[in-house]
Amino acid sequence: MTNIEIHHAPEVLPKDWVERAKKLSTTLISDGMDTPVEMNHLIKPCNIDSVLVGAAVTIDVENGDNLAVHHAIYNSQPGHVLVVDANGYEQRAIIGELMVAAASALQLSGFVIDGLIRDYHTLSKASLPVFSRGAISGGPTKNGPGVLNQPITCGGLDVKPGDFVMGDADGVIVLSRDKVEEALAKAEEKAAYEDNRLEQIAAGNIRPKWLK
Ligand SMILES: O=C([O-])CC(=O)C(=O)O
Ligand SMILES: [Mg+2]
Repeated sequence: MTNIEIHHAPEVLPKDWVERAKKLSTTLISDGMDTPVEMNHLIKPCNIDSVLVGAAVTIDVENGDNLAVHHAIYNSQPGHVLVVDANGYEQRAIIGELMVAAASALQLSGFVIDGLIRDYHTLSKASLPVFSRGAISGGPTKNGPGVLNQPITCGGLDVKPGDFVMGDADGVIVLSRDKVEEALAKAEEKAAYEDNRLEQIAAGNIRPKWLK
């Protein structure tokens, strides 16, 4: 018997959302939102080129313990992002190279850890997106307890199983699914505006119109 409480994994995101989001950025989506959608700014990608989009599998762990994260890897599927409320604990890493290799082999979408990772040199070049508060050599315990797929707090945001998660060089944002369609449409409009501004700047029309 395990002491990890396991609830059903959420549905993955519609392909259309993932494809559209990958052409945008966290900043463009953030610009269209009325309430904060950004996790704490210290949660950043190990590999600055990472772009992560997927549905949250939520994981609650004890300080420095990753037994629930091991369970989550084998209870998830392609399109899932493993989002770990690790309490910002700073004395042990929650995941390392081996877990990231396993998640990659299973084609999961990535990790967001409100805590630390290890094997930073490898993860800084890995193709699987990994977001965390930083790295430490000290490894996790594997004792539990823990909970999969119940609401958590991560990086200062409430995160529900199945929420839309996006991460890039500017950090991680989280949206509930009922907000995604409008958020993507607004971000697409903002992207068109910004493309136009860049063309104008390159053509020598440098000052924005709204600056009197
Ligand atoms: O073994 C663990 O649980 C964490 C770790 O070091 C790895 O994933 O390489
Ligand atoms: Mg290791």
